[in-house]
Amino acid sequence: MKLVAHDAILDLTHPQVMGILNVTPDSFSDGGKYTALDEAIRHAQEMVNAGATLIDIGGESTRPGAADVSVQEELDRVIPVVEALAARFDAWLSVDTSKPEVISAAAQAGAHLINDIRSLQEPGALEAAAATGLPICLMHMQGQPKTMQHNPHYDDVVAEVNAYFQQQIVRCAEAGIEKERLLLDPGFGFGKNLSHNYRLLAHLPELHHFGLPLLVGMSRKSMVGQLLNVPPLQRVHGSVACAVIAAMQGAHIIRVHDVKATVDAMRVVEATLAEKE
Ligand SMILES: Cn1cnc2c(O)nc(N)nc21
Repeated sequence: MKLVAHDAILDLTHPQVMGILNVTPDSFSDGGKYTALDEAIRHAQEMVNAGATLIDIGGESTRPGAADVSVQEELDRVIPVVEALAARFDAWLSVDTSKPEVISAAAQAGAHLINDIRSLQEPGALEAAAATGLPICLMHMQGQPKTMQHNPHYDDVVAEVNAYFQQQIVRCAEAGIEKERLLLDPGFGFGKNLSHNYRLLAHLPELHHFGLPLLVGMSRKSMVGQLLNVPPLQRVHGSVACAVIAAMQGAHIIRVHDVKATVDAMRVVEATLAEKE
């Protein structure tokens, strides 16, 4: 399995680590440290050196209760970083956005992957993403960031996430986005309680039937924090455990803050999976 964007190919026959680059003043665990362009470049360099093969650039914090960001503000935060990183690194650049203007500008600036937590539901986003020709990550979310954690409920969270992906794949096909461009992400922490999150993690293999790459993001999230009762910066060990469990079950891209720890763990996963053949 692989992804193609521009003239780049991302090999997904072994788990890839996506480093998180928040260029927002209020991201939940490292907000405000990397708003300056030179800081963003330095952090990206650090994550690439540690083995990240994708960098996820986000200009709008998506943590529960996050403030809204204007189109212009998000463009001003994100596009200069995409341009700067595209000029410096071979790593795949993913842009975490829901806005059609940012989707289009990011593709023009050299982004390889559109990462939309709202699965192209904003007006114009589907058409903008279709026009880029880029791979697109569709993520499941119940509700909206402001309210999604108030009281999430499912009859069967795995079945409902599966049904959601089926619907979104059809919707994308009708917009001219062929299935081969899609990645799927169960959206840990996006309208899920602790049990929902671990049920999705435990049943991750039930999402492989689409034949599409799976992207997962559990790094420093409350599904770790609620078990360990520690603040985000002390959730590395739990986050790496989540990454290992996901990768051992076939997840292709792991979205993390702590790249070096996760890359080391993925090498152990790869050595183990190689002996399963
Ligand atoms: C932006 N963002 C925050 N958490 C995420 C997750 O779990 N998956 C994806 N695709 N993006 C995320």
